[in-house]
Amino acid sequence: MSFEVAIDFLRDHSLLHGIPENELQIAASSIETVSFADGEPLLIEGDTSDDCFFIMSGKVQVSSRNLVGKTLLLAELGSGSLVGEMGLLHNERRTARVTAIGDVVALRMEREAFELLADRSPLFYESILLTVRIRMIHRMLRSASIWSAIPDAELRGLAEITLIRKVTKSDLLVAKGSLVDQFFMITKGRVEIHGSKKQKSFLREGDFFGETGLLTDTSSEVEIVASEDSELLVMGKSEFQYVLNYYAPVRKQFLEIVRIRTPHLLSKVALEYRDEIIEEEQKPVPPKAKERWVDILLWLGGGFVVLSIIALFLQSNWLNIAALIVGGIVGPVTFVSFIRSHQLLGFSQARLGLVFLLSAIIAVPLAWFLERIWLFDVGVSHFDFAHFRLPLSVSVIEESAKLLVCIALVRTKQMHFLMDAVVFGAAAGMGFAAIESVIYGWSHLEGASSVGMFSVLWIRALLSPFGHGTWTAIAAAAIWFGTSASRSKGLNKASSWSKVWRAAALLTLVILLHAMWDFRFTNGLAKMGMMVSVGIVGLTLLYFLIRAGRREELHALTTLNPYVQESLRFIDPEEKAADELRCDSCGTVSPKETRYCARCGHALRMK
Ligand SMILES: Nc1ncnc2c1ncn2[C@@H]1O[C@@H]2COP(=O)(O)O[C@H]2[C@H]1O
Repeated sequence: MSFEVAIDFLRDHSLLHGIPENELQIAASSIETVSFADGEPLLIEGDTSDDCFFIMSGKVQVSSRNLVGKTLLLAELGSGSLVGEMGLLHNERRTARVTAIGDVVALRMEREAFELLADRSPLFYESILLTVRIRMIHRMLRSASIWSAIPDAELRGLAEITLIRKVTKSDLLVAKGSLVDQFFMITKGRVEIHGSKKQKSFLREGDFFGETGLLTDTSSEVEIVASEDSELLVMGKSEFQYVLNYYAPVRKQFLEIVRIRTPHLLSKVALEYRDEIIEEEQKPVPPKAKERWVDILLWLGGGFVVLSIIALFLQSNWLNIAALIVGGIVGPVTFVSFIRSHQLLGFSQARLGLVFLLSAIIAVPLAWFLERIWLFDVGVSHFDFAHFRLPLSVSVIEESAKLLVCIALVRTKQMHFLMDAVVFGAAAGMGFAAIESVIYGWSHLEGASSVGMFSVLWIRALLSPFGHGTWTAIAAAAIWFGTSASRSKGLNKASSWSKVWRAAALLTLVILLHAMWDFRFTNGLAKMGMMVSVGIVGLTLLYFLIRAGRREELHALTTLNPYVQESLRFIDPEEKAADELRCDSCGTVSPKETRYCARCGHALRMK
């Protein structure tokens, strides 16, 4: 393309009106015409900025990656548009990737020529300043994605009325007891929240605050201070309310945030938003469970088989003990991992392992001690389980011991979802079952019968899903219903009473199941029939609890992270969405592409 065509293009460009001809000539002399084929990048996000491009013909896609690494469409721009100006103006790296859609011809302008034009034309400079500001805020609003349900044109409108506020370390942003009438989103830096009881938590890029006051008209219960130099986007109360009134998905997102962060204020949410609080009967399809438990079963089960064979063959005591330990945990660990694989918002495996282990070393001795002092006279070696009173008392003691450990380790506040209770309950129950198996197996070893030990271990491994893990998972779910009833009391009395009933019924059922399992029938067939029935009832109940628990997690997850269809033509080749995302604030592991943690409401980020 000739120099004349380039200068004609610049002369006709609306941004450059009024620039003297000789200066346009100087700028045009350093301009080159460049062509790009479909899919070729003009600019790459994160690169250093030395030039900008005027699009002469064709279209470009502007995209960026959000906090969790996913490509977002920011804009599609056509001929006449200028790209690359943000990096030049702010002397920063490229904020987005710009890719050619079809064949594109553009004028490439170096930094010096751009600065010359900006210097000579106040119109050019002012309009670039304005565009850059709106593009920058628009990009921040898009990548924080709490606004992802708002159509792009509206979001650009919002970007125009959103303010950027820079704050310095130690600045007081919200005073305790004050009425907050703005909504804040953090784009850089970190702020600190001081709650009651000296609790402290942090908010970082992508996090927001101020919504509680705006939604509930209550004064702030916390103090918020900048803990480093930070940058915030600030939106006024009326703009925030406008967005909530017009966009139901955004309204639901913020109600979910109130439910997570300040459940005691849910009943104070302004009346116009109330209808959304009533829990809808929605049935989203849960994603498929991860199959990690199969690997665990294969490794531990395989290890147990191999160890059993070698131990029997070599008659080695040490190998017997190793086989005893592996045989004791194979069923329980696989079971817990199976239940955990159905959880969408899990805590770390280490936490679960701790509950398992401590239940084994605390709940078993505790139950044993209580059984000795309350039920059996010291020295009596034969316990008559044929009277229902005894298995019933054993059941009450053992279930209480397991639940106590579970509750002591996992505060009920952390049992946010029904699935938390089910998983932690299963771990506490299975820690108990594992140590019981080891003790039973050991008693056979002491009697010098390794075959007896292996039989006990095999039978207990096969029966393990029917027993302790299932019972304690159900009992922990009962505790969860009981505590969540008190949380929802202010909102819906009927539902809170139904939860109390559910809790009582589940606890009674668990105690009966456990007692019937232990009951000694004189008839072998009757015993077997009872064990099968107890197993079937327990597992069926557990199945329904898991189903309800997954649905609840999925509801929270999808409400806070509404699905958005990105109509991207090109995915950033550097996109690398993590398989799972761990929340910096509460440690919850969320499925990939989740943007906000459904347990604490904090923004998730790629590591
Ligand atoms: N939100 C946005 N809307 C339109 N264009 C944008 C947006 N954000 C960034 N860009 C453009 O993409 C370019 C990437 O490189 P720069 O940051 O230099 O300049 C950027 C802008 O020209």
